[in-house]
Amino acid sequence: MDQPGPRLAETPAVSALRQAVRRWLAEYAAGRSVGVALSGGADSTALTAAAVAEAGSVTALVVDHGLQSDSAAVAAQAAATARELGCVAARVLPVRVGRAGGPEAAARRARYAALDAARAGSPVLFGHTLDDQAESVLLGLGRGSGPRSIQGMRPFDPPWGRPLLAVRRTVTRQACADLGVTPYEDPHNSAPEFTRVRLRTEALPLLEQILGGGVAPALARTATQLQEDGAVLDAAAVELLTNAGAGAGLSVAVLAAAPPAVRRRTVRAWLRGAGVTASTDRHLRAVDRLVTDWHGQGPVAVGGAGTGARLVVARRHGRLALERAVVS
Ligand SMILES: Nc1ncnc2c1ncn2[C@@H]1O[C@H](COP(=O)(O)OP(=O)(O)OP(=O)(O)O)[C@@H](O)[C@H]1O
Repeated sequence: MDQPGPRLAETPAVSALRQAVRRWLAEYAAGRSVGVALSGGADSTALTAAAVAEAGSVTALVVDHGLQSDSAAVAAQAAATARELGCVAARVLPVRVGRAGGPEAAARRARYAALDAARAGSPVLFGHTLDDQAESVLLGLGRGSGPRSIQGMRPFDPPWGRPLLAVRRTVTRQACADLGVTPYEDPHNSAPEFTRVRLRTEALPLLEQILGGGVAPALARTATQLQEDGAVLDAAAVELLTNAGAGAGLSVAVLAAAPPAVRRRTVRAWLRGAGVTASTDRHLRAVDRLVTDWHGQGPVAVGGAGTGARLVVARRHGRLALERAVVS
């Protein structure tokens, strides 16, 4: 069915959502079919309704993580709601969640892999809202996890789309009520053992109170500004990587002439290109000292390379070289 479902009431909340999705589609996916990652919660359910109204053809993709006894029933209900809302198809994707990196990271990995396998070339929309963005920024700031994490989520990180990053969570809940849909309330969303839940229910309200309101939009705005700044620095790093001659190791002289923010991004991009994805700020700063504070120091460890070996960056004849060092 290409037309909106019969229950799409035109209320202010529904209109706000439709407008957000319409803008996103016009910018990133005009005329394309889209998938919606549907958990059954308020955000992605409201998103599904708006997407059906605005996009030609919408497929709901519901991941069943199999972690709770009622997960299959929750997923089936979400898929049924998606069909009622007018999705051309609604698929439940059962996944097996591993353990590596902790339960949340493992579930996330399994979810994205399943969505990627099911999306059939289409972009997939997520229900992350302005409030989710604000929580991400606050978490990134508090953990000192660097500019990339404070930049929060981007509206389009192909193939993943987030049309609701400027929409408040209250609006998605209102839209569900307006549409007569009862979203699933995930008990994890109110469990205080999750850091995010405490940020949402304790830290942000306290900050709102102390700062006189407007904190979540301010955090989200900061993310957008940093994304714009970050894009410029990333582009400069791509250029520097080419100039420094990544293939045969990076030229120290070329790196040294660049500002530190660009230099560190360049080294990070170079390492990532070589498959080193776990380098931290501490690693990158130690590599940087091989460039700016050279006094013959030894190679710098930059991440694991399987059992019995580690990857290091060494300064050799005026170039940075990535080497495998055997651990004795
Ligand atoms: N099981 C799932 N299947 C498909 N998509 C999911 C699933 N869980 C989360 N998502 C997607 O990721 C987004 C963010 O998920 P998160 O767990 O942070 O929020 P949520 O409370 O589930 O949000 P929502 O209110 O949309 O359910 C959701 O809006 C949805 O698009």
